[in-house]
Amino acid sequence: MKRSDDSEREKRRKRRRLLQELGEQRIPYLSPTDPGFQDLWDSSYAGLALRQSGTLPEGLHEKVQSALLTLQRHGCLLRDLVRVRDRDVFTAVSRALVGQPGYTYRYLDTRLFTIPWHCEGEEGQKDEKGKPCCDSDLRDACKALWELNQFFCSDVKQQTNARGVKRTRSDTENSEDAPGEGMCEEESVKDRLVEEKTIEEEEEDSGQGCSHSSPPSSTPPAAQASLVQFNVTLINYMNPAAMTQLKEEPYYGMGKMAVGWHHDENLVPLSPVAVYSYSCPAEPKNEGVTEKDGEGKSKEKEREAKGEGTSTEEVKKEGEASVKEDVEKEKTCWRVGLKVAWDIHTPGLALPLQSGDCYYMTDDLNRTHQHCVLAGDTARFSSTHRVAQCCTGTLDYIQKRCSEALENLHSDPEKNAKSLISLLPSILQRIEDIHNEVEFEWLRQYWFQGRRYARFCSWWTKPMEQMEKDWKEMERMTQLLLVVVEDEATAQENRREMADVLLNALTDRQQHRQTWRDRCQSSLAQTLPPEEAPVDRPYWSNDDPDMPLPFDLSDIINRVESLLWRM
Ligand SMILES: O=C(O)CCC(=O)C(=O)O
Ligand SMILES: [Fe+2]
Repeated sequence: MKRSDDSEREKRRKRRRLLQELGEQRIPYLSPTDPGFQDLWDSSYAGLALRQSGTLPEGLHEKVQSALLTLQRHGCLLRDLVRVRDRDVFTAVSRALVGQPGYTYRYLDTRLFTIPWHCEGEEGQKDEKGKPCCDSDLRDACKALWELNQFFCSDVKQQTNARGVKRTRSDTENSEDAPGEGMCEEESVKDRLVEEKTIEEEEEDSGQGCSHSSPPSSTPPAAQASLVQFNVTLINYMNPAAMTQLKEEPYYGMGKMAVGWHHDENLVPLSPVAVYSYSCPAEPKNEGVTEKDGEGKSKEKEREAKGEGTSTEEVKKEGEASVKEDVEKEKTCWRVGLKVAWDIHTPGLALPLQSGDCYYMTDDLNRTHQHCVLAGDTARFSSTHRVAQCCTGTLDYIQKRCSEALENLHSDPEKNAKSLISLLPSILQRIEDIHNEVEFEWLRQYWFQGRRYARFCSWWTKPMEQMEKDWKEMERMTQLLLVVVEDEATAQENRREMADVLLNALTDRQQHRQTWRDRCQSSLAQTLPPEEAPVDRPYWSNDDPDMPLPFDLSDIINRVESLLWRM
């Protein structure tokens, strides 16, 4: 779960050194009004593609924008209390995950659970009383996002195919020419690094170990593209007027960041990301968590809104001063910023996004580059469609794991007794791993996010109840293992091996329980309203007769430890 402290310290040190070296200087970055912008895009940001608002299918904007406002109105968009470098932080943006029923998306030690989208013609899940999991306008909203998703699935494929052809051509050109301006030189890659770790910073390898699901690297881009199946969208929302403090972009001077520099994590390697950007002119009602009200900013906004009438052409004629003005005006617009990772020579790129514009990050752009979101003046939503690495992230997966563990439990209804079927250390190990996985990757993740899910959608309620029951059976299994380990009659050699397995599992469990307790009790967690506040669940008092083992495992850990010493 945690990154190694050493590599953390090392990264922090490098970052400090680099910022020191940069001093007051800034690395250049280009916007559309700068000469060389298109060349830089083609040479160093080729995996980025823009689809302008006007080229989307009829009617899609209206559906999607109203869907985003619906999510907002229902209070689905919330700031996540994530972990960055062992610290708790709220994301500046409010978020919700919409996607395939039963899917989750894990980022910054936080597992988000989907509000399910239901496909065309599909009714959606109902509970035993025949009640659907969400109310009808939320369901319609999710369906609209699914339609957008369908559009992206086919459109990103075409984009990548088209570029695949173009790139083959320019690769040949490049092999004959010296690398153009802005191309990254080998040396800079080795010697320099700019790895800003902000709220969003993520490990490229999220430790989920799902490499088998990545397409083989020899697969040509076009063939990979035909497999694109976005399975979730992470919705973002932020109203800059309601935020007291947004960080300045530190390397290029790009302006205020809504989302800091990061790679998207937990994606199938080389899979694309498609983003729909919606800047809303009027403030939507029913804001989520805000830091302060935005009254003071409205005058400024009015002024800038008027300025938007000037066309780029006119500005150019007015010479230098106006170019400056133009740059300032660009900053009133929401932008996505991109930079090459580990490189301070290639200029950065800032791409302004008009409301309704979409952009795609394809090929290995997400791996080789980092991106950030630069706040404009208005409130803004984005819907970010991804191919989440889901081999260990679906309800189906974890339910199968639970069944696998419980297969080792034998119940004798006549004697009302339970026992473990196999005592093979490798099997016991697997079961204790599953026990920890279901407790820390699912139950505690779910409850940490408070009662937020159940408030607007009941899809996860029943499965989480069942999972908790299964987990409780696993508590029973650990207790049965403890009995065997402490039984003098158990053969010595097996006992030692079993005690080892048990001790490792319990030590991990104890440590993770403490981490979750700390996260639940952090001062930031205390600021949340009751319905959003983290719940430390499962939690029980150590003498709860209903529970096979105490919550606090320290006594048992001591017992097993001293038993191992005596062996
Ligand atoms: O809002 C955007 O344009 C992108 C947001 C983003 O980078 C993310 O959610 O990972
Ligand atoms: Fe991102």
